[in-house]
Parts: sequence; C-alpha cells; structure tokens
Amino acid sequence: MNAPIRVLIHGASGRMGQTLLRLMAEQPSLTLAAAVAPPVAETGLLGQPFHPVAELDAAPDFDVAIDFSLPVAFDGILALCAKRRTAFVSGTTGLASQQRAVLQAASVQIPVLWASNFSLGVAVLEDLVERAARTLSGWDCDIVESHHTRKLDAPSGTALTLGAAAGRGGADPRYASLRAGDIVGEHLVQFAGQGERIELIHRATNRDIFARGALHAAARLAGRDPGAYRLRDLLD
Ligand SMILES: NC(=O)C1=CN([C@@H]2O[C@H](COP(=O)(O)OP(=O)(O)OC[C@H]3O[C@@H](n4cnc5c(N)ncnc54)[C@H](OP(=O)(O)O)[C@@H]3O)[C@@H](O)[C@H]2O)C=CC1
Ligand SMILES: O=C(O)C1=N[C@H](C(=O)O)C[C@H](O)C1
Repeated sequence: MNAPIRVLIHGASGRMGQTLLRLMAEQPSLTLAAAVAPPVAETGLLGQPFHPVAELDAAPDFDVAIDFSLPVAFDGILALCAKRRTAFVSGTTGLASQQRAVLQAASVQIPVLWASNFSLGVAVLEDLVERAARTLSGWDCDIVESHHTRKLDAPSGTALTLGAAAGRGGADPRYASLRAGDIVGEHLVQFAGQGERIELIHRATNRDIFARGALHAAARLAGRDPGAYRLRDLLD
C-alpha cells in the first residue's frame, strides 16, 4: 500500500477551508498534515488545531498544499511549496498579474494547478462558451456573476475565465457583478443577437463541489513532474 499523501490546507478557517477539512475523508489517499490559518482562528468547526500563518516556515512536512485564501496570503504559501519542492493546488481568486507570473515561474520547479473554479459544470461551461462565441460572430456577449456579500473580488475568477473562453472564440465580453445574501456562485453567459438570445447558466448550490474538485486534484498532482497543470489534465 502507498504511503498517504500529506496535505497542508491553507486558509483552513475560511468557508472553503472548512469545507475541505470536512470532505477530506472522502479521499482515502489523503491525510491532513496541517491546517493553516491566522492566529485569531484557534480551532475550526471540526475542532482541529490550526497551525499559525506566522509560523508557516515551521509547518510539518507535507506533499501538497491546497490554498483557498486571499491574494495577500498567496505568495507565502507558494514560496513555501517551492522551497519544500511540494505540489501546489490553489483556487484563490483576485490574484494580480504579477502573482500569476510568479506561479508560472514556480511551475518550472514544482507541479502547480490554479483554477478559478473546481466544479465539473464550469469546466463544461467553458467549452460551451468558447464554441458559442466562435459560432455567434457579431453577437453581444455579457457575463453576469452573482455571489455572497462576503466575496471580495469582482468580477469573479470564474467570470474572467469564461470571458477568456469567449475571447478565444472571438467575442469581446462585458462583465457585471452582483453581491447578495449567501449565493454560493452563479455565472450567466448571455449571447444576444437580433431577435434572439442564448443564456448559458451555471449555479453552484454548495461549496462541496469546489472542495471535492480540489481534493481530487491534490490527490493526483502530488508526486507529479513540475509543470502548470489544468483541472482537465487530472480528471479520471
Ligand atoms: N476556485 C474555486 O473553485 C473557488 C475559489 N474560491 C476562492 O477561494 C478564496 C477563499 O474563499 P472563501 O473560503 O470563501 O474565503 P474566506 O474569507 O472564508 O477564507 C479565507 C481564508 O484565508 C485566511 N486568511 C486571511 N488573511 C490571511 C493572511 N494574511 N494569511 C493567511 N491566511 C489568511 C482566512 O483566515 P480568517 O478566517 O482568519 O479570516 C481564511 O482562512 C477566495 O479567493 C475565493 O474567491 C472560493 C470558492 C471556490
Ligand atoms: O468566492 C467565492 O465564493 C467563489 N469564488 C470563485 C470565483 O471567484 O469564481 C469560484 C466560485 O464562484 C465561488
């Protein structure tokens, strides 16, 4: 039997961090090495002690980090993974272009996977949007994203990913963002022509889909050759 893959969860006290910790047992190949969070958060919903962010360098050995935190916290965990030569999975959105460049540079040394959305449905939607944009030349393309009021970045990472897909198909998308209540995440991509309109919508109704996608990716990324992987590279 293979040794379990040791996982460090970064942003462990957050909405996604807590979901990841709850669902980790579903991936029997994974074991928790550390749950990292700022010092104000002493224990999470599951009662596990947090490793303080301030002592990130002293984190126990791990094989892969899963990061769902904030842009301000991203550089530190990526640097630790590069230093320890571990795999890095991140879903943190709102990154600056310079942070994306550093991530790309790190992929020469370690396996990395960053995705704006870890759900299967959005992966399919991305393909549909590119195809629609390619076919519907001259139609207006608008992307409307809705999220909970605690979300800090806008447009969402997913909206930008879908916009890039539309762009590859030749469209020039516009963006609109709504923040309301506890909406987990909704993305509408609308193509409007003369006398007709197509709406492609993805609605996330809970965060488990994102956490399962990230845990699945972590289990398959650990131990791989360095490189920048996409979610679709690791799907069964
Ligand atoms: N790619 C995807 O599929 C998805 C991506 N996301 C993205 O993941 C990120 C996290 O989302 P969510 O869980 O809702 O956000 P939360 O605000 O609930 O969680 C953020 C986490 O980061 C921690 N944190 C804050 N500041 C620092 C710091 N300076 N150093 C280290 N850790 C810090 C927070 O600690 P504390 O609790 O103390 O504030 C918390 O643990 C966002 O960028 C979001 O857009 C979200 C869902 C899906
Ligand atoms: O912050 C969130 O909650 C989410 N963020 C991601 C994004 O920015 O696209 C993914 C999902 O929509 C939830």
